Amino acid sequence: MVKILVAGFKGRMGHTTVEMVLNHPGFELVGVYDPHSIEKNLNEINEFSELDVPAYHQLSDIATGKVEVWIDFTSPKAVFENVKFALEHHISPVVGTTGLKDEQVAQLQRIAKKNQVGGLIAPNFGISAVLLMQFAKQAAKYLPDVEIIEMHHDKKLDAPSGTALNTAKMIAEIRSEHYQGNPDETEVLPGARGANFQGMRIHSVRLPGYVAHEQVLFGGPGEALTIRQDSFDRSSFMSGVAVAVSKIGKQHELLVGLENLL
Ligand SMILES: NC(=O)c1ccc[n+]([C@@H]2O[C@H](COP(=O)([O-])OP(=O)(O)OC[C@H]3O[C@@H](n4cnc5c(N)ncnc54)[C@H](O)[C@@H]3O)[C@@H](O)[C@H]2O)c1
Ligand SMILES: O=C(O)C1=N[C@H](C(=O)O)CCC1
Repeated sequence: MVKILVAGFKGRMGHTTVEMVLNHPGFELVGVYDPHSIEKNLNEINEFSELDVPAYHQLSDIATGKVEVWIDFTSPKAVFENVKFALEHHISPVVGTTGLKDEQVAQLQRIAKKNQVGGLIAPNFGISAVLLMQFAKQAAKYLPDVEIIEMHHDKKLDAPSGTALNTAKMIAEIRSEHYQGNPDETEVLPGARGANFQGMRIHSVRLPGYVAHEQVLFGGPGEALTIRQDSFDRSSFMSGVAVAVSKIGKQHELLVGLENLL
């Protein structure tokens, strides 16, 4: 049984992940963590009243010897310290939380290497999103003028989404940086052209009713291509999380992108 701690256990993703872990025959939930929670045990929450799982509020209280995998669905402000703690205590992080800066990822990869601990940072655990990013990178070889529109629920903290940023980074690996649009254009309203990543524009929509969606738009002479993925429910991420948890024990570095484990 893989012994798992879920950080962010009361959040939208954390709660879904707790349910997945509890229902997975190969996983054991050995702890949950959230410094903002008041529960001392998960059984203080009605739907989990039959369980006996410690709920930690401080990193120093966590019985790290009992934890093999740290699943993190917290916040952009919290994730770096959480993952650093996990790696330094030889716990393999499976990180869904977005908003880490490139230098933070590089620093965590150095810590992972020093401690010989495997882990994964995945901006999106949904297979439709993983495929979208792969297809977009391929398409950009032939249609290098790209704009990304990501649409999420209106409670999301970071913009653009980690998935959109990762899509742009993957495209940038094969697309030479160049400006898109009229070089003399002006934004009558600041921000009208969206965020700029090496000349690619990224637009973030935040609306109730949405969960997680992304369109990648390509334009070329006389034609266009749109690739779209939709996550209608947070269950869409769970098979990817389960695959990562099952495979991470064999890794000895901090990987970025679920495709590395598929
Ligand atoms: N990779 C993916 O497939 C994927 C999918 C969905 C969401 N996400 C990302 O997951 C993150 C969480 O999303 P959400 O919608 O569940 O957010 P949420 O706000 O519903 O949940 C976050 C939870 O983390 C808790 N928290 C805050 N600081 C903490 C800390 N230091 N340690 C432990 N817990 C802490 C909060 O109290 C909250 O309950 C976001 O960064 C989001 O972008 C990733
Ligand atoms: O709900 C969110 O927040 C999501 N965040 C990730 C991102 O920022 O790309 C993945 C999709 C859902």
